[in-house]
Amino acid sequence: MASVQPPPALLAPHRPSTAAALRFPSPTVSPRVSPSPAARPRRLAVAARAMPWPHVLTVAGSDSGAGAGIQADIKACAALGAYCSSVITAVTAQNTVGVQGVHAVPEEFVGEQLRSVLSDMSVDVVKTGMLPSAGIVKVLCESLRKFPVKALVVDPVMVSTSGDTLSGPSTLTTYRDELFPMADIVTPNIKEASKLLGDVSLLTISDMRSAAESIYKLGPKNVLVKGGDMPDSTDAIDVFFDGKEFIELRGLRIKTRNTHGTGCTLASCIAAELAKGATMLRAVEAAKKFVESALYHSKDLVIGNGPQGPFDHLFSLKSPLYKMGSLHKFNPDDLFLYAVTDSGMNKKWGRSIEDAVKAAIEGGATIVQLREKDTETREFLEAAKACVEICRSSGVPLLINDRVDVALASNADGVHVGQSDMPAWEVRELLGPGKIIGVSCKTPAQAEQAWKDGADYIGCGGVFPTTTKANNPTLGFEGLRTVCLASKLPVVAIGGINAGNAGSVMELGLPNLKGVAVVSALFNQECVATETRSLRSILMNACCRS
Ligand SMILES: Cc1ncc(COP(=O)(O)OP(=O)(O)O)c(N)n1
Ligand SMILES: Cc1nc(C(=O)O)sc1CCOP(=O)(O)O
Ligand SMILES: [Mg+2]
Repeated sequence: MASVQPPPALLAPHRPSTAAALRFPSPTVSPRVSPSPAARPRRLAVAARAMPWPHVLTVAGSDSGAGAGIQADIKACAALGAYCSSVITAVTAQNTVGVQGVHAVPEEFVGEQLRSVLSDMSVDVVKTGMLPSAGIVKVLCESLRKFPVKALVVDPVMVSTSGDTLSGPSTLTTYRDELFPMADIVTPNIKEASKLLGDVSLLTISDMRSAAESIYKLGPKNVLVKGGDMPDSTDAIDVFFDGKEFIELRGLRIKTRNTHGTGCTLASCIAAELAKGATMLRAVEAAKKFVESALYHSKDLVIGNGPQGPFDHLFSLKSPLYKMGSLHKFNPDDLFLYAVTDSGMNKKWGRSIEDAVKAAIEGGATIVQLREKDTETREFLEAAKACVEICRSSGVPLLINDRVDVALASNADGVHVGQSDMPAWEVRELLGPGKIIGVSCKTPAQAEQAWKDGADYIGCGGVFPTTTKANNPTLGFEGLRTVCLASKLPVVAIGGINAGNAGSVMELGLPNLKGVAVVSALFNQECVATETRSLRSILMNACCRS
């Protein structure tokens, strides 16, 4: 029987994730390249407690159209809160049609740029883009040995998204022999992976896994093969390989022409997240989510007349739908103990919605949903705004039941809808990819549709009879099992669940059954916090047993 473990986060105290495994010794005081006395700047007094500013150095080409290259790198890092210095390896004349010309920068001058930055600034992560010659690759490797950094992200840019070749065969050899063994992650797209492996054909996810494994053997610590341009792929699937396990990262495929620079941007976001202290997998996941959000927000913007437009890295500065604080990264483990409020029960026990939510969080609820079927919109919205603050300060996602308008206006983390509410794909259009969407499902077909519509999880029930939701069919364990086994999404069970039976639900050991959602077992009780604490303990024990 598959064992369902309580989410690790619930077992161990939260510790900020450490930086990626150090590839190079932590930055030492590098030998200073002494400028001429006249040019030597007066040493500025450094603040007693300098504020850390994560720093990425991009070593890449300039894209005159500003959709890719160092321009994309700098924008991406800025959007994620990292500083980005730049060493230019080539100047390209390009636009939304393609690449019209390339001038490589002499390798000696690339070396001089590298020395200027690395000898003066404390760079956390180096990210490489277009390296147009073997000589430039060698100069870079030499600089990295002389000025060690925490991590090296290599985006093996050989073919631009417009299909133009950006570096030749001799460079490939030097990439493979000298740069890859120094890399913490290499991020080829399908075309680049194919070129690196001698023009092998890569058509399926299985091909991508094999390619990732083969590229791993060339020396990098991690490989991410990006499947965005996989022929007729239904959604954007990338394959991550760390030498031990393969992880398929599935994302929304945004229908847009504005994809120029997605590769550079993904790698720069990984670099920025590593510079901020994320582990490699978390950095990759965050980077993928950022690119997805940027593409989604930019899909109707128009720059240029060609087939490959740029996208807006700084979308969060101008769209209320994308307030950075609301780009909650959905973690299925959050479904472990799902508190769903009920205004009637709160009124019966003389407590406000806010008090109910505070008590549930105090008792250990891992996600909260405001299900207020009888509350006037104005009152519901005010309560939602207050609860968003309460939940955000505790790191607990807050969803709104049914009411997409209230979710938008309160900047909640998402919405839960049923089969007769707004379809999930419409909700996704309104909320964007950074929000959490749950769908009530009672059949495998409904679960499949929820996945196709871009939902993040499904609620499945009623597992047991309930009076909280009128005329609700009871599925029982078999009905729950049938939907779980069919669902491609994480599942939370709901309906008549309480301290007496919650353990038996989790002991079914269904791999994607991530938790239980409860209403009356928490909110039709005198002390919400006590009931929540007790239920959480029962769930933890059940997960450990199963
Ligand atoms: C997690 C979870 N699952 C199911 C529901 C039910 O939502 P509700 O709006 O009460 O009913 P439907 O619209 O799904 O029929 C829920 N709120 N939360
Ligand atoms: C809100 C809801 N949705 C259900 C579904 O089957 O989709 S059952 C239900 C009510 C759950 O309340 P209690 O925990 O008090 O039984
Ligand atoms: Mg509903």
